[in-house]
Amino acid sequence: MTSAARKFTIKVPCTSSNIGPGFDVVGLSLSLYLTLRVTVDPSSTNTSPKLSYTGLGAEEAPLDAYKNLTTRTALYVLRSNNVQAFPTGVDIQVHNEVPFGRGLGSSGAAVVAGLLLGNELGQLNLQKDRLLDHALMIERHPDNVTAALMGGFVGSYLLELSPEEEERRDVPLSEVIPEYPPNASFDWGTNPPSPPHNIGHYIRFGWSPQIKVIAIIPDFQVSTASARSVLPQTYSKSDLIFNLQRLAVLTTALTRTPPDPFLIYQAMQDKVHQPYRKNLIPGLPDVLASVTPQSHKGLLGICLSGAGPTILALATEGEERIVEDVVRTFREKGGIERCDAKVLKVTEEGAVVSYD
Ligand SMILES: Nc1ncnc2c1ncn2[C@@H]1O[C@H](COP(=O)(O)OP(=O)(O)O)[C@@H](O)[C@H]1O
Ligand SMILES: N[C@@H](CCOP(=O)(O)O)C(=O)O
Repeated sequence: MTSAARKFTIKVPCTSSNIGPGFDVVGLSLSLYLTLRVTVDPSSTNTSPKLSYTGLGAEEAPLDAYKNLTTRTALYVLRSNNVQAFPTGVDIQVHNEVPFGRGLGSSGAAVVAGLLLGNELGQLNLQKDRLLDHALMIERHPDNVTAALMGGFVGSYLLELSPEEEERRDVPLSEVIPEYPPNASFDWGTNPPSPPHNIGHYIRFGWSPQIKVIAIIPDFQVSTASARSVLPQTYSKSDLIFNLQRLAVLTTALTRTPPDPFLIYQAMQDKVHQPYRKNLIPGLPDVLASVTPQSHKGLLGICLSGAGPTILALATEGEERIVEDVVRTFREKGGIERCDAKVLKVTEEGAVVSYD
């Protein structure tokens, strides 16, 4: 007797991290989605998942399940929970709305989709808090993955790990997951260890329903790795205090209705990452200075989204003028000819799995 095919859908929101001073701390989940339609047909003899892509990044994303970030993450979840390999007959149709390398958390969304995929393929029944432990073994900063998994506006921190746990966390993904399709004689070796428990703690903040989120997305990529490599190893006490003071005010200021533009605008200033990233994003300082609550009615604050190059503006009204002026400043001061602009919603649910 053959068992019936299982069909499910995984939907993961994009995220904007940092919101100015909250570098590697806060993330906001937003309404562009990475969606996976998955079929598992046990009667099929296909041992390697079949992947197809539509939407953004379709020409870039590897279709080899042992190279693709989402399926590699799924395999990590399976193997670290003692399931040696993918089940047979897996077909994954990906549709992606999250632009790659723009600071909107495409890699975080791909990792979170992989966590849920591994959990469903292995029928592991891991809860989201436990999946977060797995995510943090792969993506070293918690802001994007926590917001994508949990939804809403989220603050998070990583527990300091013991030297032994740190060693487990430092095993590069490429060493726990083979990069190339195993053949019949492939030696899988031992499974990777399961991650330590409760390594990421988080809290959901509120979000004033009056705050609209505007993303202005330049037409070029900045990889998060390169935008992290330009940051200094140490910071001055005054720069650190500057950011801590603002972040402490910002997380509550964004919950208040009506939102206070003068409080929020100043609370979204940053001295920890944005100044160091200006050489990667032509015109960035001019863009950040070009719209203020004084010059643009309704503007609450403006910052780099994640590692950039996307600009995130928060506003109660006046979206069109804000977009026009940011796009013009990027063109005039940075020589950036094309930008896309979107008004996005804050998502409540985070990543979801639904069965047909
Ligand atoms: N849906 C996806 N499927 C496979 N790989 C992806 C997907 N989304 C992102 N990636 C990988 O992540 C890279 C972008 O990650 P990153 O540099 O962190 O930028 P960001 O997360 O800001 O978009 C892409 O170049 C690609 O390698
Ligand atoms: N805190 C990280 C966030 C990176 O986000 P991404 O959307 O650019 O991947 C950083 O600023 O490096």
